[in-house]
Amino acid sequence: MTVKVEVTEKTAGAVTGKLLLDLGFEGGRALGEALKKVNELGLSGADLEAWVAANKPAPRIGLQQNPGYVLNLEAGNDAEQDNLDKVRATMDVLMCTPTLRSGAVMPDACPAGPEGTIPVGGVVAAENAIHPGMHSADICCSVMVTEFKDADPKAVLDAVHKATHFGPGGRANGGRYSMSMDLYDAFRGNMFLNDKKILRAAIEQMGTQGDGNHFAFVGTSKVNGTTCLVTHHGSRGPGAGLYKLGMRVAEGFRKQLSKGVLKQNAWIPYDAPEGVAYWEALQLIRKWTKANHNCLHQAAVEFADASVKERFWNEHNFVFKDGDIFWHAKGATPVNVDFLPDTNGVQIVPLNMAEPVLLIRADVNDRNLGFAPHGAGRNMSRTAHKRSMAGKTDAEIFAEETKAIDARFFSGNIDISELPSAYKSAAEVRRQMDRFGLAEVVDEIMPYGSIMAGDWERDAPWKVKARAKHAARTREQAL
Ligand SMILES: Nc1nc2c(ncn2[C@@H]2O[C@H](COP(=O)(O)O)[C@@H](O)[C@H]2O)c(=O)[nH]1
Ligand SMILES: [Mn+2]
Repeated sequence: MTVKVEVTEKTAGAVTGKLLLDLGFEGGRALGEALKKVNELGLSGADLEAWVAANKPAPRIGLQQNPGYVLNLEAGNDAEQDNLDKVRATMDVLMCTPTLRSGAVMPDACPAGPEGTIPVGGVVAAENAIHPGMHSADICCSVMVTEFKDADPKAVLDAVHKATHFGPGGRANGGRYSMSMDLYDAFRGNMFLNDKKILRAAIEQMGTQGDGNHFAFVGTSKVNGTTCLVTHHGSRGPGAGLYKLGMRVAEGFRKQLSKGVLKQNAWIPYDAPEGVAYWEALQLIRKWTKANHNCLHQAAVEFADASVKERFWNEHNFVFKDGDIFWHAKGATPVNVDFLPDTNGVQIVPLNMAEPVLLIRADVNDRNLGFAPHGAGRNMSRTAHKRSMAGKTDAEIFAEETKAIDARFFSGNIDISELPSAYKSAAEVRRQMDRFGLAEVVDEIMPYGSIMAGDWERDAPWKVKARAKHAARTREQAL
């Protein structure tokens, strides 16, 4: 409905918020500022109307009708059906975000956050927009493979065990891998990355893998028997810092530009200076992450006194640009060579520590939209998985699930939520990858052994203190 507003000389010097709203202004900070300005200028009549027409902010963009997406996910049992229902529900809400043009769900998908949040295993294409919440907090989580010319798997696993660092934080002075000074300078030249905490983490965390499901895996190629090292981790503190700043800037734009868009789906317009700077920051974080994998691989090569046949790498939490379309992958492997500037044509998909790491290849098609699964994914939360294993000790579960491999936890503490039973059926994910024509498996790295962080928090000072307090209270109650 258009409201005809009478702007008379009588309103001069006494313009009200209501009058500006009637003239087409929307509520919010801009209205307050405009009100002050027009009263300062003493505008009225045609002058006021002309000022408002020239200065009123563009109307905020509301939600759109879900444009549809490709669902490459099937359920074979109740747990899978429950997971599928939740993934569909969250995608249906997510796709109403007005920037989104298309999307896809991979067979390893699982929900990650409140309804409307992009699931793990989700891919969406946004027009002229970068959504920090859609590439995940672990920006550029990725996998690197080094194929050795001639090396013993145990020697390589021992070498990477010596070379790597798992757990929180970074490395102490004297035990660090160096970061390229060119890259450091480029960080300083970027409005997002020129941040004390990010710069410090970039120096201290080079050569660290963090925790959760990050790993160093060693196995042998099914095709030619060579030993391969596979590492999985993301951009650590520098990426987490960028994500936080990106979400803050996106939130400012969300309030200014949109109506009804969920907080987690806020975006930075690429045609704003912040959008270009954020895109450049993502590329620098990508370089840092690649260097972080690379220094560990190179150190392992040297400790094992071995030589390299080939090394390749791909990210699976990232944003890929195609003109003004930004493809966001949150746990999806890019297979479109246009998105892979340094590919050898093969991408890497891990499943779990006791299963082969798949080497895949694919052309872009209507179902994969240029992406493939990035793993097996989970059907239940870590807590639900722990609950489902009640009745057995951690040591029993570990012995049962890792009997065929050399599985190690860097912290020395077992984390059962990272054992194979915590993940979806690898066979089922492979079957669905094939059934939906997402990618073809060209080789498999057969598992020899694996290192993960393990439950490092168990020995953290606050946990030790809490346990001691609990034990003292139990003793007191027993008296
Ligand atoms: N080969 C191994 N694969 C593993 C291990 N732990 C987890 N995984 C798989 O990796 C993906 C990646 O998950 P992300 O969302 O954190 O990137 C996950 O879905 C699992 O299938 C392992 O120890 N070894
Ligand atoms: Mn990952």
